[in-house]
Amino acid sequence: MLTVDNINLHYGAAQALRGVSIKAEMGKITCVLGRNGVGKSSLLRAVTGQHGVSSGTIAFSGTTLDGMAPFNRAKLGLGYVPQGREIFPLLTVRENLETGYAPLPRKDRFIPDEIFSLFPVLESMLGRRGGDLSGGQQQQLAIGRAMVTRPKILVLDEPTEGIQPSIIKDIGRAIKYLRDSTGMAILLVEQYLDFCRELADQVYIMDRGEIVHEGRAETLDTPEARRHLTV
Ligand SMILES: Nc1ncnc2c1ncn2[C@@H]1O[C@H](COP(=O)(O)OP(=O)(O)OP(=O)(O)O)[C@@H](O)[C@H]1O
Repeated sequence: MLTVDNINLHYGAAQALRGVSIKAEMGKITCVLGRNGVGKSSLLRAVTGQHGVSSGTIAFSGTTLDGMAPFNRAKLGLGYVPQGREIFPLLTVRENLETGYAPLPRKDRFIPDEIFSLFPVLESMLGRRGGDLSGGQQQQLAIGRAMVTRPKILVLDEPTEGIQPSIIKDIGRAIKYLRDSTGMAILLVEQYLDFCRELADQVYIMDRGEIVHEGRAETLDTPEARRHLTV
């Protein structure tokens, strides 16, 4: 389980996270919802180690991650699908997937077949450059690349952003499959309410750097929850 306990995060003098605490349990999909700029990506930057926290602690399966470099978090089993995908445009699809080998021991350096069962389009495009893929295909590639690292927890930053509805459905199915087949913990941040309601076991809503609501997915339909999500 991933536990984020009372973290604060600053960019210079500006505070982006205020006393944020969340839990992402194994075998569950945990969604953090919120409008633009409320601090969702900052939360994931803290979890993945891309930005330090000013105070508070983050732990995964009992190991504290404080001060641990992103590379070592990946070795521990933290897979990350960043906002905007960040695939390598000049590398082929295969080479992009192979970048996921970095934290793995030599014996595990292969591309698991299940990536191609989930996203057949990747197999048919193995030799194509990442930059030539559509936005939706790039999102599938970014999830595939994270799966290559054999994560115990998968962290996704707005996986539906700029993606057409049919591919959003595929991505939702893939996320559920990963939860059910591997029992991994999945933590995703989103603005898209329906996607979260459909997928999430547990939801949190963020507003202005704070967690303002927590509960099961059904609680998203309460007026109180809606108030924090409408612009
Ligand atoms: N590198 C940075 N330097 C200074 N301020 C930043 C930086 N990154 C983010 N911020 C600010 O921190 C706050 C939270 O940003 P963050 O990107 O975490 O929000 P978000 O909820 O992920 O938004 P979006 O949905 O637009 O990605 C915003 O006010 C943003 O302007």
